[in-house]
Amino acid sequence: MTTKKKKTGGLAGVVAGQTAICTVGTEGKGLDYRGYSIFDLAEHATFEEVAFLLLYGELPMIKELDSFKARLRSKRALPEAVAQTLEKIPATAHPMDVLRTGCSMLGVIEPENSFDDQLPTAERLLATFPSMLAYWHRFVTDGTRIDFESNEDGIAGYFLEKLHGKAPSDLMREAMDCSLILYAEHEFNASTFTARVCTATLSDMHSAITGAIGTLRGPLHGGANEAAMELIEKFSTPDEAEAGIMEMLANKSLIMGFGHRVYTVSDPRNEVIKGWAKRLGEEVGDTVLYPVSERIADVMWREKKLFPNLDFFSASAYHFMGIPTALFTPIFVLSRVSGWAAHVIEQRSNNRLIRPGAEYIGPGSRDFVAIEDREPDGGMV
Ligand SMILES: CC(=O)SCCNC(=O)CCNC(=O)[C@H](O)C(C)(C)COP(=O)(O)OP(=O)(O)OC[C@H]1O[C@@H](n2cnc3c(N)ncnc32)[C@H](O)[C@@H]1OP(=O)(O)O
Ligand SMILES: O=C([O-])CC(=O)C(=O)O
Repeated sequence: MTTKKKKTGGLAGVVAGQTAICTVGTEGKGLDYRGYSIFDLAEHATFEEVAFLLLYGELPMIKELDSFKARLRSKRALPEAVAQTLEKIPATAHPMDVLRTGCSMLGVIEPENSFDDQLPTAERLLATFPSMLAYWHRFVTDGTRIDFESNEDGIAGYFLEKLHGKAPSDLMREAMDCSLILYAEHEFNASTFTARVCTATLSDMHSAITGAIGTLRGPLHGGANEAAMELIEKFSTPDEAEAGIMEMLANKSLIMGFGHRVYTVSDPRNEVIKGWAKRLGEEVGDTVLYPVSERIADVMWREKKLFPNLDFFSASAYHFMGIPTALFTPIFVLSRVSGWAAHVIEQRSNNRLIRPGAEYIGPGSRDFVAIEDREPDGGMV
């Protein structure tokens, strides 16, 4: 009998540090932010309450929340230099590159001069990312230079209003708010770990968040919500989807939006976003995408015991809100910046340079050969 070799690498199962911000995957499925269950937060809190919890450590009192939201509203406008930079980015760019560039430019114009500025800096990023994304998107799609005034007091409503040029429906505002809660924080995921590695060199907040955006962009991490949409849209019926997924599995293709490094049984965020996708689909009269998505999830469980992660049903939920697919991963940024910043602050509170060791597997010691005496090895020309 042959036993399957245990997979190694990718720091799987390695505890790389301590955190008081979030617990992921207890018993293969749970998720808490600072001790509060994701289900309670998704049902009873707003994204701003959750962002406050992550950044300041406790849920806000009414007065604290009011003043936090007022500060965020007052910080929405982009500096002229950032707006001008965004205007120079072509319509063909990926919007993740737009946010990466916008974040970096904001760090040039308004640097974090001292770690005493870390909370105002985090709030400024939280407030400006929706403005950056909507500003660039509207500028390159219809030439509009949006303003930053709005009666929407939350980030979810503000972003949807600026993106679509009109107030969202109550259902869409609520669904987006909940989605931002679900995406806000997830322990030592790849992008957060990037932010912590950068922070541990005593670098600045903008550098840490810029690096995190670049890490989130990849399809094995945040980019999976866009890849999932591209997959779902290929099928016009659940039966077609089943046949297509069976073929992909036979070809050993990855099905985006499924599987997880830490969860083994289910991603708890899935059942929440799936509920919103269903309600949004009903609101817009969908008869295809949601049933196709459900069938893909059934087939994946039946064939591989793989469950949808948060990215899978986020794709149809965002699509039903009229959001272009290329903006899906950037919306993850609008939310996750709260978790990233909380980790930057936590890392600084008890810092040591993060610099692991490596097992060397290259050639043994060799004598140096002068360039004119080297023999071609048949490799590179
Ligand atoms: C918000 C987020 O970032 S959630 C993650 C979003 N990413 C995705 O949805 C991309 C698709 N999923 C994946 O690629 C993986 O499940 C990851 C990257 C999330 C986790 O990766 P790892 O922990 O390294 O799992 P690993 O790749 O070892 O998977 C174990 C086995 O399940 C298979 N598998 C895992 N996910 C999938 C998938 N989505 N589709 C098909 N097979 C899969 C792997 O091919 C592997 O099979 P093997 O042992 O025969 O080689
Ligand atoms: O934890 C991870 O590896 C990825 C993830 O689900 C997230 O960042 O939300």
